[in-house]
Amino acid sequence: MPRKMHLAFNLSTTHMNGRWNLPGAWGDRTFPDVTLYEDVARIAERGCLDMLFSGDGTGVPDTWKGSRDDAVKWGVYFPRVDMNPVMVAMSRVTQHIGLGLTYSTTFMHPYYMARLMSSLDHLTNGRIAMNLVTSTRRSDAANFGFDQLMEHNRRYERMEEFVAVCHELWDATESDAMIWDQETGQVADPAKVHDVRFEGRFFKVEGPLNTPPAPQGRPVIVQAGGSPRGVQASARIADYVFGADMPRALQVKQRAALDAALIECGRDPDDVGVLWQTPIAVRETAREAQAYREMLRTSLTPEGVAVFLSYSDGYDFSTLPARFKLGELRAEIAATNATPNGLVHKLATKLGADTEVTREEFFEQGLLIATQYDLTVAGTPAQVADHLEEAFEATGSRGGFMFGQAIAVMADISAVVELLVPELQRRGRFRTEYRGRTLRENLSEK
Ligand SMILES: Cc1cc2nc3c(=O)[nH]c(=O)nc-3n(C[C@H](O)[C@H](O)[C@H](O)COP(=O)(O)O)c2cc1C
Repeated sequence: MPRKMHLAFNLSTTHMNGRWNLPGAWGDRTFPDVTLYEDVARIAERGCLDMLFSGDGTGVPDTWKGSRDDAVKWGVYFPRVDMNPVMVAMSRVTQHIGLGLTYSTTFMHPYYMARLMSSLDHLTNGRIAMNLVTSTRRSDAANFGFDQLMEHNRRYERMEEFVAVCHELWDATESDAMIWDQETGQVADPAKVHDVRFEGRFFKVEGPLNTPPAPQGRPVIVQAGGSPRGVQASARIADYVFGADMPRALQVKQRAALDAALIECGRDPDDVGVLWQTPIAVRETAREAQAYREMLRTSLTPEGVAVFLSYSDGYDFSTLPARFKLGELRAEIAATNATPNGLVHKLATKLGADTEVTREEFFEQGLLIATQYDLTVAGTPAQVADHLEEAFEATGSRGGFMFGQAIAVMADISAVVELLVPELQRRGRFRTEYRGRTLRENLSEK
């Protein structure tokens, strides 16, 4: 029997970055109409997908020209809502599918987050995952009172301590502590609710949590760091990992680095799957799929592309000289503490660090990266399934894929469930029913 894949669907930018008004996207509805999310959840569960996921960031992009106007005008990473109530709404119309939320360990407090996740785990009957991010953007930091981004590695140290606090809080109440005895009126057993007195470098927290023990015990923790320090943090704290959409050779390299880091932590690499972000355009014919993918080329205005690129890398690209070397620009960006793995890094990897480009060439290439045109896998169900099987095997057959960013959300979720999932099921690569009770159980099914 071939190893089965796990599949997630990314809802982060369905209404932003030029995608909301493509045919098959939001139609007559506008963000944040909860009925669209409910419809997506029902369809996704019909396809037995593991998880619906949403990323997050709180800042309005203002790196391009030092202004937020083009971001607001063209809807680039704007507007957003906190997706936690939306996840609850999706959980009310489904029974099995997992729901992944994103929060920043650089800005949030672990007591609040541990309590929120425990509460959501109850409301969803054990289906919640939290994607922890360190936040790479200045405007997010400014929302929380920071003049500049905390240093990159220090953010990951804080993340690791943040998770240690959450673990202590989640574990402090034993799973059978609640009694709810109708006769005596006793609610819980005090002997099973333990002290927490955490004192670390970043946090001082006295517990315990006042929530009842959550169905999953500890909600599933996901992490998506792509730098060497980010991968190390994944090995230390993540149950599951999100991997970036990047050329396969880089994914193979990241999987090897993660495996080595997991072994160093005394963990079994087989226990930690990676869901590789994979943008797809799947249609019944290859010609239709290609035409669908072509929509990406004109989905964002030039200003929208510039906002996207500047925000993502934390660098105002309106200040670029007429010609420059990609490697030099990459070094300048890394020095700002955003991430050493941003879009210019991707471009330098693709075209060579010593390559000199003009401003115009930079924005042309940037469009292909910003819209994900470059890495979007377009084809028939069989062609896309071939691609996924090859990628799955090359990266060690543990985990699977997260489809996204969606091009047009309703059209994409339907295509995944109606065209791609049946093809993967025929090949014995994907489940035909949910077996586990919780998201953690469904994700760990080998
Ligand atoms: C699939 C995926 C989803 C991500 N979602 C978010 C997100 O919602 N918010 C965010 O600030 N960063 C997000 N990131 C960025 C990562 O958390 C991380 O910062 C990035 O990969 C750079 O790696 P580094 O932090 O190790 O330098 C995501 C990355 C990937 C691959």
